[in-house]
Amino acid sequence: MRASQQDFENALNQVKLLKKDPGNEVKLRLYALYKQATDGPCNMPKPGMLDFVNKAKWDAWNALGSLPKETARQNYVDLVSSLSSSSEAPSQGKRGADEKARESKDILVTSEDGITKITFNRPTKKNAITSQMYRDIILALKNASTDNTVMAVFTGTGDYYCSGNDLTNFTSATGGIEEAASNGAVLLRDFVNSFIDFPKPLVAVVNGPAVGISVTLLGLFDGVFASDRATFHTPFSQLGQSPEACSSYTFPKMMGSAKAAEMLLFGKKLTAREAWAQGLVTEVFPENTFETEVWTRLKTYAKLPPNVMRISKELIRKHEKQKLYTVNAEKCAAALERMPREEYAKALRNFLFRKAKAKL
Ligand SMILES: CCCCCC/C=C/C(=O)SCCNC(=O)CCNC(=O)[C@H](O)C(C)(C)COP(=O)(O)OP(=O)(O)OC[C@H]1O[C@@H](n2cnc3c(N)ncnc32)[C@H](O)[C@@H]1OP(=O)(O)O
Repeated sequence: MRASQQDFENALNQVKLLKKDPGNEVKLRLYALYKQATDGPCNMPKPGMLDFVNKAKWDAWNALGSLPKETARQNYVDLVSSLSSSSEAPSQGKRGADEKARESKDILVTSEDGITKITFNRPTKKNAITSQMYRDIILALKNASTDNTVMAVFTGTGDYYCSGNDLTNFTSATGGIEEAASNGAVLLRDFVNSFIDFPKPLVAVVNGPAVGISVTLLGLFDGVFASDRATFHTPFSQLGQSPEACSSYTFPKMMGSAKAAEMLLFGKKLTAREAWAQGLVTEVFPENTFETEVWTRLKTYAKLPPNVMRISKELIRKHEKQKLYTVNAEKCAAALERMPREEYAKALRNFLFRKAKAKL
């Protein structure tokens, strides 16, 4: 799925119609993608240190390196489409949006001690993520990025952290598998982008087993505290899927390609300590003291100066952002192709009918 010249021109027009100013960072990204898509890699002389505006534009363009024109065009179209859909969201104002996020029963959002706590709250389904939960999380992160809390923390209710994507998400789609795949790809792209963009420290408190997308996302977190009961499992090949949430980029970078392949290609399940040894987990705590120790630690971190942490996070992330957007967009396009395939359908049938089979 490549954006055509016409898609690109439509996106250029759409930008002018945005109801909300997308902010300087996004405007710089749009500028850089536009220049890359039309002129190719940046070959202009670097503006002087004091020419702040042109230097910021040059930096953003130059950071795209040799990204092909077509990919830049596609990324521009994708970015504008995500901006348009968020600016078209019901204009209920910030308070309305907050209330909606807080009302969601499967995703709990609370704020205390400077921490926004986002809880997967569907324990009877091992906290599997439904389409609505993806949307609730996007909204919760959006609210948390501008409210007065200092950091956001994810955790799960019950014995699981999260069992990943709800495998029944697309089985009841009315418009056919192609349409479901296309909607799913857009939702997935927006969901993962909301983690890439989150400006404050983002921490996972992994209280139990984690599967699929709840594991791959951890590569975009700033801290991962795990109970020694937690496990980390990404059975993508078994499911006829390919790894998402930029893990095809973050995992090899973090643990080396051999260990990343063990998880992402062969579906090896890691214990908490193995995941710590691979750099996926910050620290492992004994189950019986896990909650007390971790939350005490997090409350201390939440007292650190918020602006410094934001700036430091920006410095850590800024050279990676374009790359992460690109990898995310590529994965979502791949997901679109995989979903209607027989391997995926077979894995789904096996899961859905496993209990029936077990009784035979
Ligand atoms: C917007 C689109 C985004 C696409 C993103 C791409 C993301 C990909 C992934 O996340 S891939 C990973 C998907 N997850 C899985 O493959 C895990 C599937 N579940 C299991 O293997 C097992 O349920 C288990 C190992 C997590 C737990 O096993 P067990 O302890 O034996 O419990 P049960 O199997 O009886 O589970 C209890 C209850 O929960 C339901 N359930 C669990 N996980 C899921 C799930 N991922 N999707 C849907 N439902 C799930 C399970 O069916 C049981 O329900 P029931 O009691 O039968 O009604």
